[in-house]
Amino acid sequence: MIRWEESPGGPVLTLLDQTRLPAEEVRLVCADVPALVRAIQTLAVRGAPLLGIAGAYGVALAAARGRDAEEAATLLERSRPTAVNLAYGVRLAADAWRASAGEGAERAAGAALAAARELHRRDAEASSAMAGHGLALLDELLPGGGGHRILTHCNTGALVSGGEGTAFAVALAAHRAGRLRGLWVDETRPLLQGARLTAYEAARNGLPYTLLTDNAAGSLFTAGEVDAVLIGADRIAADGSVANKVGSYPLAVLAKYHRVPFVVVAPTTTIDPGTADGASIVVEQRPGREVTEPPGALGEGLVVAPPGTRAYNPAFDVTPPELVTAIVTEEGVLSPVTGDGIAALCARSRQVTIS
Ligand SMILES: CSC[C@H]1O[C@H](OP(=O)(O)O)[C@H](O)[C@@H]1O
Repeated sequence: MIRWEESPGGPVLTLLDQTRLPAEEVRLVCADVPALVRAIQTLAVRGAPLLGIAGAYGVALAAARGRDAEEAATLLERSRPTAVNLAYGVRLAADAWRASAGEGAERAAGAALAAARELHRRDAEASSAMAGHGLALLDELLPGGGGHRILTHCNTGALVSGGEGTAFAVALAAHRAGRLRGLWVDETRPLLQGARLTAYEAARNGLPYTLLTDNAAGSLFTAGEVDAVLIGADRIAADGSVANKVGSYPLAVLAKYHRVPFVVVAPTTTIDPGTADGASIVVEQRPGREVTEPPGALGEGLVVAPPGTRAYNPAFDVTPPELVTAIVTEEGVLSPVTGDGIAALCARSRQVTIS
């Protein structure tokens, strides 16, 4: 979903503009870091792992164009606060640039680009590994035949990844193995990542999916129609608390009450040893306009509230570890998500202390 391209005027980043989906497939061209920051802030490029990859390429772009890589790193890291992957990717490329700065500007820029490309490649590998671990976990948790009925929230497919995604990649693996009975897709208000993006990816991959409003999920649990919840993550704290798209926490409570597995699928770059617990996670507050004027078919807002209406619009919420059945990473499955297990995973995580 993001490409480094050489052009006559110098290198550029091109990326699929996710704000235009599903109506239009439009590629944005970012020739400088301010353009990439705008793309991140408007969610033209979004999703924790892809934000890390984009952040790393952003530092490389600044360096390749002779701009201040340190300033670029600061601007990119500040563009969205919750997904730790963004800071991780930016730091990775900036560290590579600094380590080679003494060898000249061109070699330093090349080192930053190499770091970004390596992160891109690693994320694709992680996506494939998580798909395998996640499907094996579902088969273990849900031994009955007939396939799995998975409910997912927001969007966690190839649009957020160097590969096929995180939670969505597990559903895709189940489908390919003939073990996906159905995918329930939460529309995910207010920006409708589920309706606009997960439905788009499910349709393109031929998955049996059904869209639902977020507030309809409870009745599905009551009807016994959900075998497992699969979601992504934007930051996993050292105590196992999980920050993810707003609406994830209510699903975790529903899953607990109805004894349905609630599974988080995230690469280890989403784990942040430097954030002690859920209360320490900075939850991005977004403009109320996104609630009062949700995106229409072509991105323009549909006014759904009286002018001047104030709206509460946290982009994420935090699920405590005791409501999480398991965390699936590229290294394997962690359950329970408390105690020594999360501590050991944090210690092994490639994540440098960001916070
Ligand atoms: C697996 S990363 C996808 C993750 O990112 C989404 O947030 P946003 O659309 O605001 O970038 C959401 O939390 C997804 O779970």
